[in-house]
Amino acid sequence: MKIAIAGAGAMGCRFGVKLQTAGNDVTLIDNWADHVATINTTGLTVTTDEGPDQVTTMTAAAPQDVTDHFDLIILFTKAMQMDHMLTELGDVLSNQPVVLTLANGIGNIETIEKHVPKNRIVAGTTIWSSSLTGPGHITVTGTGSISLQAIVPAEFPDLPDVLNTLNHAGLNASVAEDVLAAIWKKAGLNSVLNTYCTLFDCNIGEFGALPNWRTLNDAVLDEFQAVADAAKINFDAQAVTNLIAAQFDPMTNGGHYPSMHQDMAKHRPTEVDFLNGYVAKLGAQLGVPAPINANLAQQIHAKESLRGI
Ligand SMILES: NC(=O)C1=CN([C@@H]2O[C@H](COP(=O)(O)OP(=O)(O)OC[C@H]3O[C@@H](n4cnc5c(N)ncnc54)[C@H](OP(=O)(O)O)[C@@H]3O)[C@@H](O)[C@H]2O)C=CC1
Ligand SMILES: CC(C)(CO)C(=O)C(=O)O
Repeated sequence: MKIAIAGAGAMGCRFGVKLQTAGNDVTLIDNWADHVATINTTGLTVTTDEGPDQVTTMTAAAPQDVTDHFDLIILFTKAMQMDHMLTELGDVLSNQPVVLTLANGIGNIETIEKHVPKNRIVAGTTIWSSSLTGPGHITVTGTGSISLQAIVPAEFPDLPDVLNTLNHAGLNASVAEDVLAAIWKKAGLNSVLNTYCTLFDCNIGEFGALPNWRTLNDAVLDEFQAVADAAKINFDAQAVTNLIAAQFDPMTNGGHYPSMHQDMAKHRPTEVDFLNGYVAKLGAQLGVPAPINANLAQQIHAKESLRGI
């Protein structure tokens, strides 16, 4: 399959190298010039905790330099970069490729629908992880999975092809019965792990070792549950808590600093407004206060301000 990874940062590169190694024709698309140049000259370097670095020859390009058409475009920008990336892709979307988003946060589908017909959009979540170590270099640990679904399943016969392509690359993809529920489930996980790990400056395993992690977890997810109930979205706080606890293991994501922590460390804007902030804002609209999520979002913004972001 001819695949473009639009937003080839930490996650885009991890997915891109796995898909290319599995035999797909992959192009990494990104605006970070040094990153694109490094990949095209010396390859993509992947550091793991299982042996020497692996360097893979890959093709990378800036969005404005891409003229090819693709069967599948996987969007892995940050939530706030997605609209701009899709605008920059322009004619690359004219052959109506399948567009898959696995980015964190709530609201990404609405962004994509401004650029792509609903019956070509697949959305979902992933608990794979990755860190961008530098231009052309990612560091990866653990394993992960993907849960996805077409936005209009009845008008999307290609889902088996997408699933087979992802699973042939070892990405552990499965169909989500309710994609909005899957997105809220992941947003709940991120609104606990990403936000607290960023505020406490710890990795996921260190958060899980806190004696009061469950109290902190429940404070966020109880509000998620109330807002989701009011918005008639399927949400199960206990299931999210179980998924969070499963990340504490070093074999999954225990050693990982969540992407929000990485953004803060790199003095880059975070996605908190698509996570805790989104639920607090929706709760206010629905008359369901979510003061803890609202305050956590403000704490992250305060930390961003202190870092000049
Ligand atoms: N990292 C993780 O472990 C996980 C992340 N996610 C989600 O996946 C999505 C993508 O996240 P992730 O891959 O971590 O994002 P990254 O920050 O690694 O990359 C996203 C984009 O940010 C820009 N960028 C990043 N670093 C720099 C830099 N130093 N200089 C210039 N530009 C830079 C690049 O786009 P540009 O050049 O156009 O700015 C890049 O494509 C997000 O929604 C995230 O929440 C989901 C699961 C796990
Ligand atoms: C689940 C986790 C923490 C790692 O996949 C993530 O989504 C992130 O780092 O943003």
